[in-house]
Amino acid sequence: MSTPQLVVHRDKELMAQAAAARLITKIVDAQASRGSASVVLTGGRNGNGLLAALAAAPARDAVDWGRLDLWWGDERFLPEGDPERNVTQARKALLDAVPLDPERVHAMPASDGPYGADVDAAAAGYAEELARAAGPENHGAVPTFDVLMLGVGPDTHVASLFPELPAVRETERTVVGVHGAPKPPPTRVTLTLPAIRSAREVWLLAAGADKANAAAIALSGAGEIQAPAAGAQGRSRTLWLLDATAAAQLPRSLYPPASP
Ligand SMILES: O=C1O[C@H](COP(=O)(O)O)[C@@H](O)[C@H](O)[C@H]1O
Repeated sequence: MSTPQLVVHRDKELMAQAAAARLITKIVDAQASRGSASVVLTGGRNGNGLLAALAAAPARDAVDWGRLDLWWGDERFLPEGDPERNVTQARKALLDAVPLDPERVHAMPASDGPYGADVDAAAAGYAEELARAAGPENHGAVPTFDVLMLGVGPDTHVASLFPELPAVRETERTVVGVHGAPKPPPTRVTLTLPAIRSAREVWLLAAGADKANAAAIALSGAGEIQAPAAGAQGRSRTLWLLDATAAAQLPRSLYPPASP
């Protein structure tokens, strides 16, 4: 696993724009070297801010949108089209504006989808979809994601891995159903830490004063059961993208001081 690196931006708007530029470059590079790219999206304010910034970036046209696989790190288990679903928000922020291949947009199941209201069956179904997309080098579990993005919640949750709940303790399955999440809605589907850690790069997004305590806890040696963000690491790179307010409680030894 990789040691976290930090990039601190002046404010959340600049953070979203810089992260969007970084993502465009990653996708273009992956498509140039491997033919296609694979990205895991996050929900939440920071994830949607990044997608909106990407939609507004002229360089978005450098991406070959038809050769991009999109997956989700978690989903709120609600009916298709519900405005609180992460995929609905992502479509509004970016996906409806770019020429994606619908076959490569791998939304997590909805509560009125093929598995009905059975969130555990929905999670197992998504795990099977991931396994079908995996190559021999992935040992049948999940494809190699180029970039997996995670918003960091004020309680240090990432995806729908909340402190101390069973999902964050999962060591075998790649996707699980979540029951009783402390943040609404209580029923969710989430990638597990083993699936998250299979990504080449994991990017954690934290902007806003309500993320400062979470960032400080997760980056100061907390355990992943108590602080799930601490367990989110990529195979090649773990990158925390913060704004100055979210970084305010971090020891300055963790990142270089901003220029005056
Ligand atoms: O509910 C969720 O929350 C987290 C963090 O969201 P934020 O609005 O506090 O940034 C998000 O990463 C996750 O995907 C989402 O389902």
